[in-house]
Amino acid sequence: MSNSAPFGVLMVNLGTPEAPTPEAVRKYLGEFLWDPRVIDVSRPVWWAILNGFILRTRPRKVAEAYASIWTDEGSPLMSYSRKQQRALAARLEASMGQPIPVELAMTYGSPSMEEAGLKLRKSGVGRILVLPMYPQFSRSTTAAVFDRLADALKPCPHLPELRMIRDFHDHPLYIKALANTVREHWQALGKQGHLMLSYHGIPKRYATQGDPYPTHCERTSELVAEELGLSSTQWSHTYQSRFGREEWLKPYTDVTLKAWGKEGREHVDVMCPAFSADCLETLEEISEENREYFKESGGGEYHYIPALNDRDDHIDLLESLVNQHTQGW
Ligand SMILES: C=CC1=C(C)c2cc3[nH]c(cc4nc(cc5[nH]c(cc1n2)c(C)c5CCC(=O)O)C(CCC(=O)O)=C4C)c(C)c3C=C
Ligand SMILES: [Fe+2]
Ligand SMILES: [Fe+2]
Repeated sequence: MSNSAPFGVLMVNLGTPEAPTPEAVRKYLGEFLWDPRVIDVSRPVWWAILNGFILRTRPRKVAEAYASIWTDEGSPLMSYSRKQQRALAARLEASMGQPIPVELAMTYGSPSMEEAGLKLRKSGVGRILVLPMYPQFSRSTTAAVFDRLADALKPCPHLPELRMIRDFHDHPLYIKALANTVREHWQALGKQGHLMLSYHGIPKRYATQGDPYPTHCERTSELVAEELGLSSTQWSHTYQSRFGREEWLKPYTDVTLKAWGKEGREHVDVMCPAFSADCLETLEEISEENREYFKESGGGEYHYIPALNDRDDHIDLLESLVNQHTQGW
């Protein structure tokens, strides 16, 4: 008889550079942008563009952006992910009456799926619940987790029993945590701005080919607005973080904020529901870069509302997802 836990949890997020330097960013982007789930251009063509152009120019600029958000604890994405991992493990231990291993892996970089998987194997669990930290499904994120995990398992002579959470874009506790965050922001401010819900974009073509991401994002927005009792004029839905020249999901966040600035809008509050942890794309792109676009074009007050990070109500959601998806284990 083994006394190991009934299952382990593999929490996965995207990955982030080891340091805010051009070298570390080059290594990170090289791995991330080579994944065909993220960029599907034919390999020889993409190899030439990536190595001949992108990895020669982008890392310097992006390293500066990382340097502006780097903390004593390192990259915010990594430090928040570690906090989420510890908080979820503590919650599960309290509710299950025994330690449940929760390991963190990153799709790109470190800790790798292999490292996290090895730790779970050492803890003796034969069942693993995979928890990609992406509320909305996309081939470029969730499906990439699946691929990388399958790759990591290729050398294994035997497999653990596996379940994977595909998405939780409409989970009541997710919607509640987002709405609580907005309400707290408005209470602290003593007033309410126009709520912009800005999601990481994807190429429009991916959605046309069947990626449900925009449908999931739209549903999340509608549910948050409903939970907050907002009328259609009090909130907007946009997409940020474009990469490359092809058309991405619209409306674009930056274009929208510039137009709103020109119109002289007085107050906008931006939240990014697709990011379960604050990272470069929220702390630099939204809280710094886009704030300037809005202000410089004539806009008034601008606030960035933080991601769910390690809020208690976010951990409530993660605990509930684990309970729901480990039924019968
Ligand atoms: C074709 C390129 C990209 C797609 C598609 C894409 C989808 C996508 N990404 C996230 C979450 C994150 N992306 C982050 C950074 C980031 N994303 C891309 C490109 C694509 N993302 C790049 C090139 C970068 C790096 C920064 C840059 O060079 O501009 C991050 C932040 C990581 C960090 O270290 O803080 C996250 C998180 C989602 C959710 C998504 C599709 C749904
Ligand atoms: Fe991205
Ligand atoms: Fe960005």
